[in-house]
Amino acid sequence: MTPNVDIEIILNEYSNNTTMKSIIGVVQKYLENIIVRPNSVINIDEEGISVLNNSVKTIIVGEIPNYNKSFVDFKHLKVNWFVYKLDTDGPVEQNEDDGDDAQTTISTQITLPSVTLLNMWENLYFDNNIKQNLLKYAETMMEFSDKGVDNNVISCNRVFLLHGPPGTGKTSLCKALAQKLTIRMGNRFSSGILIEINSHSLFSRWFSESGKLVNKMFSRINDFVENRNILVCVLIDEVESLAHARNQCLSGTEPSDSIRVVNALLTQIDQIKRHPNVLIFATSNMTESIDLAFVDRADIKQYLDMPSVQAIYKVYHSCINELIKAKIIQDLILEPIEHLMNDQPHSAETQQLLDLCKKSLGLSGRSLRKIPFLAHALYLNGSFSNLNEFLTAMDKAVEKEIWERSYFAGLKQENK
Ligand SMILES: Nc1ncnc2c1ncn2[C@@H]1O[C@H](COP(=O)(O)OP(=O)(O)OP(=O)(O)O)[C@@H](O)[C@H]1O
Repeated sequence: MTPNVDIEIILNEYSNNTTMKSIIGVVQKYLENIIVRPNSVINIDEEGISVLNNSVKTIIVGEIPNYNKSFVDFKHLKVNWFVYKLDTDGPVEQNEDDGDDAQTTISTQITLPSVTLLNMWENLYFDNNIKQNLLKYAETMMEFSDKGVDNNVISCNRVFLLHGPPGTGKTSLCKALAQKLTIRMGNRFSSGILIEINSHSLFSRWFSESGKLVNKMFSRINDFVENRNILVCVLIDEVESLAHARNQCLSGTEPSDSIRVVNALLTQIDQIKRHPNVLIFATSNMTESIDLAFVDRADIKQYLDMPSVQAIYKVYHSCINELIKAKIIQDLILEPIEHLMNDQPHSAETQQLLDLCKKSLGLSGRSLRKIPFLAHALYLNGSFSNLNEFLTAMDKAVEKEIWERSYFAGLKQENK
């Protein structure tokens, strides 16, 4: 079977529909004449490529599973093209009066594909094809409902639960997945919307009002759901706060209103997930305390662990490339991780980075992305350094981060 590669062409805001149709041929010709790496982003704006500059902003080349070449060989690959424009409006908050003359945000909406989520998918690194599998699950769900597969025969709830330790990319992955799906299903949906429910603020105050708020919020969501040309993705972050609210009620520390709020939310979810254009994502970093009623509703329960050495390497590699681009680090090529996996000869700096990755095992993705910043701020004097100096500074920043983590873990233990 011929392997596939997905290539996304992101058009400039002012490109018209004629450009959409004619651009693929022009981009294909351009790409065939340069070296294109799988899982890479080409920013046309920055590169100043005159043939594409007027209409194309960015080209995103997807991963190619089980592919052993380091460049995209167009002669032996089937290309799936996706041409689109990004929404530039950014998030819109839904605020409600909290009774103390202040406003609380109960949900946030983003129109998809959004400029705020550009490259998020490409910058998340997990092992075991987690991203590809989630994409396939979601595409299968949509295909089954489009083809009218009976839900009573083949059960499919359209609910994803991503759980795991803090800072492992759960929220980012849900958002990036919603964006990717909108792009992949561009022939089925004209656009998408991501509605992020702030469950924490919904359950933390004035429970007697919250039941009404849940219903109000969902009546807005239903307005979107009715338009079958829009893919509606609902994200419930920190879903464990549902269980927390219910348990507090059972132990008598909160009024029984809280249980009504949890039930109102679950009922509303049950109603909207019947629609063929809806997907529900939930995240939790406390797996053991997620409400079982919610766990039961999830078709896909994906655990996201702390990054492996390979994933850490990719995170650091992307950070270093960014700083090379910004002329903060001297331009020097670091071999990709695939090169190291095949035991090929590599530079001293690449080995230094690999050792640093091994030392960083146990840090979350969130901590890893802070390391280059800490290295530059705390352990370097000038504004420009060579790669070796920078990696040495990163090493010190990793030691500091590990020390701080064990210090706070110790405090937590003492307070138990
Ligand atoms: N596997 C990963 N690869 C690359 N970046 C990652 C990874 N995991 C986390 N990050 C980065 O860490 C930051 C935090 O991620 P995010 O908020 O999605 O984590 P989370 O699991 O939802 O955290 P929390 O449970 O605390 O809400 C983001 O900037 C994200 O890009």
